[in-house]
Amino acid sequence: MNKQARQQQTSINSSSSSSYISYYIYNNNTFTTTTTSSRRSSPTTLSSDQYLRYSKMDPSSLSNPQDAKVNSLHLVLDVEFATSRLVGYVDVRSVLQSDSVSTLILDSNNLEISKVTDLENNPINLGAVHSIFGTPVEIEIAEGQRGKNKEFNARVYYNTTPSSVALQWLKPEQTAGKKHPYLFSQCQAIHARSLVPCQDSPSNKVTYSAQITVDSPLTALMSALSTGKKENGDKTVFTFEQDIVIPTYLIAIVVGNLDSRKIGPRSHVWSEPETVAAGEFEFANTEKFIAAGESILTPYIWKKYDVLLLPPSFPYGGMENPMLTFVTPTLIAGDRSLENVVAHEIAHSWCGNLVTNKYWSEFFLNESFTVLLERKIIERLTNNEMFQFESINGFKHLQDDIDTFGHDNPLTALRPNLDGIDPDDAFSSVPYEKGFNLLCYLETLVGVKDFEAWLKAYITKFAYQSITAQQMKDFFVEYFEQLGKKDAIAVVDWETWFNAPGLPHTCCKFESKLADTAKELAKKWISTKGEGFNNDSEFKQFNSAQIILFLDTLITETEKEKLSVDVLEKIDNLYKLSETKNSEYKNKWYTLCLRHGIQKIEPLVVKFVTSQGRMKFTRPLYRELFKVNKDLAQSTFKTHRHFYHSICSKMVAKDLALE
Ligand SMILES: CC/C=C\C/C=C\C[C@@H](O)/C=C/C=C/C=C\[C@@H](O)CCCC(=O)O
Ligand SMILES: [Zn+2]
Repeated sequence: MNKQARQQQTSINSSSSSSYISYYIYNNNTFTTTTTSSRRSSPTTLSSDQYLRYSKMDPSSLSNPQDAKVNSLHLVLDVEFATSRLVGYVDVRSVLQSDSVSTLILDSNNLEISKVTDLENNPINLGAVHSIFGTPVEIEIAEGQRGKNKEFNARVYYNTTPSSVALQWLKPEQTAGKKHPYLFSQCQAIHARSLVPCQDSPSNKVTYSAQITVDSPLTALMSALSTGKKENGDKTVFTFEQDIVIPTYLIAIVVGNLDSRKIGPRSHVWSEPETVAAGEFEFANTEKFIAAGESILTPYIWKKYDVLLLPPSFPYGGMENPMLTFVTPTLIAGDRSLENVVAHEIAHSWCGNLVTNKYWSEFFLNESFTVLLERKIIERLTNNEMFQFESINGFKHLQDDIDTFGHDNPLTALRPNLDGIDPDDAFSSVPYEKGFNLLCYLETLVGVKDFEAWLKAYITKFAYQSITAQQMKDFFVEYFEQLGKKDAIAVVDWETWFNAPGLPHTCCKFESKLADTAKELAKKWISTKGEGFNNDSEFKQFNSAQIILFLDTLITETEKEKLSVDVLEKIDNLYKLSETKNSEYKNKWYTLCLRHGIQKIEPLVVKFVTSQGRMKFTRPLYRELFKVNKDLAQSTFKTHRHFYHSICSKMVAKDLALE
C-alpha cells in the first residue's frame, strides 16, 4: 500500500454517548470502514478549561482564525430529503498566520465528518463535544506545509444530521403547495457550524462558492449569486458564488418549489407559487428602501437584493442573508403595514453585512446601526413623525424585554459577557433598541448633519471588516475631536452605556402627535370603562404603529387595575381585533386578553402559535398562556414542537419549563 492508499480518516459519531471512531481505509478507489472504540482518547464533553483553551479569541467559537485564517469555502453538497441530510464535502482554504501553526481548527456541530484529505494525507482529530458550541475539528498541518503566510487547504467530507440546528426540513404537507419538500437554513448566530465545518466566528470573513444538487424540479438558492443550473437525469445542479467577504452566519440555503416575481431593478421576490403574488404586493417598496439607504450611506455593493418569503415556521421576522433576505410570512398583512422589516433587512446591507460585529457580545454594533438606518429610511420616505413613532414603539419593546430579563440581568447590558453562554439565550431587543438610543443620543450631541456624515465615514472606513465597540467608539471620538466637537462629546459615559444593565441611563425624548392620540384613546377607554364609545371612528383612522401603541398602552396601563370582561368585549366588538389578520395586532391583543383572564381567547392563541413559528410572537404568547393555563401551553407545544424550527422549539421548551 502506498501512502495515499493507506490514508486513514476518522469519523466520530458525536451524537452518540458511547463514541466510536470509524476508520476509512482507501484502497482501489473505494473506502471501507472499520470501527473501533479504542483509538479515541478525548473525553466526550469539553471541560471548561478546554473550552477556554479553544475559545481564547472568540468565546462563541472553538476555531482558530488567529492561527490559520480561513479565507474561502467551496461547498459541494447533495440535498437528501429522504434522510434529511446534506451530503458531500467542503474545500477549506486557509492562510497560516505564523511559522508555529500546526493545526487548522474548524467549528462543527451535529455533523458527521467522514474524512479529511489534502495532498499530504493529514490526519483529523475531532475534539470533545461542547453542548452549546459543538465539536472542534482539528486538522493537523504536516511539517512541510507549515510556515507564515503559507496556504493550507483541506477537503472535509461530511454530512449534516437531522439534529443540525441550522436546517429545517419540511415535509410536503408542511408547505403551502403540499407536493414538494422544503429546506431552509438559519445560521445566525452560531449555527453555520451545523451546516458546514467552518470557522464560525463573526470575526472571520470568507468568500464562498457552492455546487448544490437537488431533486428536479426543486430550486436551490443561496446568499450568493446564482452562476449556473444544469439538469442531470432526475437531478438539478445549481452553482453559486459569493465573492464579497462575509461572516459565516450569513451563509444561507433554501431548497423548494420556488417561483419568483420581479419587484425592482435589482430585486425579485421568491416563494412557493401559492404565495408569490402576496409577496410581490407586500414588498413592492423594496427598491425605494434600497435607494434611500444609498442616499444616506454609500452605494449598495451586493449586486442584487432578493427577498425569500418562507413557510410560517421561519423563526425570525427577517434574516439579512446577503443578496437574499429571508422573511417570515407573518409580514403579509395585505396593506404593507409591516414592510419596515424589509427596510430593516436592507439596512443590514451596510450595518452588519458590510461592517460586522467582531464578537456576538457586541451584537449591538450590527443591530443598533441597522435600526437607526431602518428608521432613517422610513423617515426619508415618509416624515420625521414616523421616525419618532417607531422609536417610541421600540422603546416600549425594550422596556418589556428588560422587565422579562430583569433590570439587573447582565444580559441587558449592551456588551454582555457571553463566555459559555448560548447567544440564542441572550437574544432580546436590547442590542436593537438600547443601542439605537445610544446612537440617537450621540446624534443629539453632534447634530444630525454631522452625525450622518460620520455614519457614512464609519461605513466607508470599516467596510468588509469585523470590528469591536472600542473601534467604533475610538472612531467616533477621533472624528468629532477633529471636527472641533471635543467638548460636545466629552459628556458621553461610554462605560455605562456599554456595560451597565437595565434601561439606558440617559433617555432620548421621542415625540409624536400620532402616538399621543393612540395613547389618549387607550387611556380614555380605561378611565371611562368604555362609557360613551359607540363606534370605531377614531380607531379606524389609526395607522399600524398607532394600533400597536394603542394596544400596548392598554396592556401597560391595566397592569395593576384590570379592565372588565365587558370592556374588552366592547373594544373587540367595535374594533374587531379578534378577527385581525395582522400578526402584530394579534400578538398584542391576545396578550391583553390573556392577562385579563379572557378564556375564550385561548383557542385563537393556540391557533396563532401553532400556525407560525416566529419567536417574536410564539415565545411571549406561550409564556402568557403558561401563566394562565400551564397544561394547555405545555400540551400545545408538545403536540406541535416538530412544526417549529429547532431554535424556536429549544427556546419555547425552556420558557415552558420543559427542559
Ligand atoms: C447581546 C447578544 C445577543 C445575541 C447574540 C447574537 C445573535 C442572537 C441569535 O439568537 C440570533 C438572532 C437572529 C436574529 C435575526 C433577525 C432578527 O432581527 C429578528 C428580530 C425579531 C423578529 O422580528 O422576529
Ligand atoms: Zn437586524
